[in-house]
Amino acid sequence: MHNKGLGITVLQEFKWTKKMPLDTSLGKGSKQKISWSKKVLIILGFLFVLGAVALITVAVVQNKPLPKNMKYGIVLDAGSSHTSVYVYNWPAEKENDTGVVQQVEVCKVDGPGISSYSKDVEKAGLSLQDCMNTAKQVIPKKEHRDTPVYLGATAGMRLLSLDNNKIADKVLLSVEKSLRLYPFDFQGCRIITGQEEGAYGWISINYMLGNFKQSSSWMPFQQTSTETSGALDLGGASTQITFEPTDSINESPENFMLFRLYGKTYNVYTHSFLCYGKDQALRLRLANDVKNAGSTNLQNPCFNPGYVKNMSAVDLYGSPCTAKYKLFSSSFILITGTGDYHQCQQNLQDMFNKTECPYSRCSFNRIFQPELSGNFGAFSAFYFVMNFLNLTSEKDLSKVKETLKEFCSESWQQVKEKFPDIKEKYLSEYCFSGTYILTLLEMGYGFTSENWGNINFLRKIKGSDAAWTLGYMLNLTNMIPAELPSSPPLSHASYVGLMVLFSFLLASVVFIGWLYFWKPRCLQKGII
Ligand SMILES: Nc1ccn([C@@H]2O[C@H](COP(=O)(O)OP(=O)(O)O)[C@@H](O)[C@H]2O)c(=O)n1
Ligand SMILES: [Ca+2]
Repeated sequence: MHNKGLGITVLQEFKWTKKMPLDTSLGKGSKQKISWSKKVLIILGFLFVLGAVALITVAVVQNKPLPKNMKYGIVLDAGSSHTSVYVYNWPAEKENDTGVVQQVEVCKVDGPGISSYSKDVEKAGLSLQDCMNTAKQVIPKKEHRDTPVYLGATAGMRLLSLDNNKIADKVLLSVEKSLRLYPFDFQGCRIITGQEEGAYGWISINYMLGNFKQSSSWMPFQQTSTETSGALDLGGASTQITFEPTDSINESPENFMLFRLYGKTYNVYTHSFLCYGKDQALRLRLANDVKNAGSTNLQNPCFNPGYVKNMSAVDLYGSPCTAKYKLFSSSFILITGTGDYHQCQQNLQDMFNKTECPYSRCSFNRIFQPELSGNFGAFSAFYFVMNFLNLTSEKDLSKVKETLKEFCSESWQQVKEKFPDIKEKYLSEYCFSGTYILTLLEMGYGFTSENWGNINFLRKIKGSDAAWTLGYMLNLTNMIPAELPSSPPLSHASYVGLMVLFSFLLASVVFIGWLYFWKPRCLQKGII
């Protein structure tokens, strides 16, 4: 035996012993044929492995992630209490996909909101500089010129422009002047409407949650779309409710916005209540209390027992929300807390006029609201207050009320000792703010213990703050296409992967077929 191939040698020996006596015709020529077939087999096997390796290499090289070309955008949220600068980025080649824009930086501007600089407008612009310098550091230099900057001012500026339009314009000019000093692509400063604020908040959270994704994978006609989530935003001067109602009753056209996003039409209800943000609501309540009591000395159930505060009349009556209540010439209002949750809630209920409604259904103050439907994301002050009270994941409304009742009844001294690191201004108002949130959601919008669990108090979604700013930028940069971009049903990686798999299958079928029909001599019965 010259053949050292183990298996074949043994089988040949077996055949030989069976076919005794020795057939001399299986001589030299036959042995050559066997070794020739073996060679072909080895060559074919080698080519097969080579082909497979080549296919895999092509697939891996072709799908190697390319160095990302990132684009950047800046949005300034000029709120009533403070301004935040948001820096977003996204891969340039994917800008029309959903869920690709990410927040890379948020910088909280020192000092109050820009509307508070009405007496010294130049300072409004100056206040933004530290955060704009931070943005300059975060964004690569080569991208500066292509980075759009938008400033949207909300309810604080809406109130200032109601009070004094000229001063509001001066404040906007001051911030514009300041933003133009930076190497970015300045796109404008403006006061956004309450309707825009609600709608952009809704777009932001649904974009971040991936709810606009039309999930299509194998078959393009099998597209299913996810339900959208409503948006609840509580600011200092206004509050917004926005959701996609199930019924299409559209009694109040000014409360509806029609969007066509990624190939689907959304008819969204939205309303912004000016003066119902938590800071203005407190002023509204106190101004009413002073009027009803006929005194500037107030016993207030919405502050912890033992809390005493002197509030200036300028502060109380200085906004268009309360200006009409100014009756007294006194320059201070004295507030003494009594810490009674039930009384506080009763007191706050008066702020929601439910008696008149010119439509089939209303939230409050004669404003149309369709039946609540689906889940809601509640952010901004809704989150801050509920998070402080440890109530963001409490799905039982009665437990929420119990916690609040307990917190309100704690003495101011106790509360201060328990939370020494929290600013007194915030801490003293948590009893009021928590009770206000509950009353607004229950009495105002009509949430009940049944659908309380549908509210998700959230601050961030996938690393980005829940705020109207992202939706504003997506809209102004035309990053949300009206129609779903036509794309092949498979991603490139899946396509190459499947091609490799099927090539293997085909090659295996051919190989097995070859083995079966043109059995190489070495594998023929009697040899193998
Ligand atoms: N850590 C924080 C930050 C803000 N806030 C409150 O959140 C609200 C934010 O309102 P905003 O400045 O966006 O005002 P709008 O212009 O949106 O009405 C204010 O009432 C702040 O006092 C809070 O309670 N805790
Ligand atoms: Ca806000």
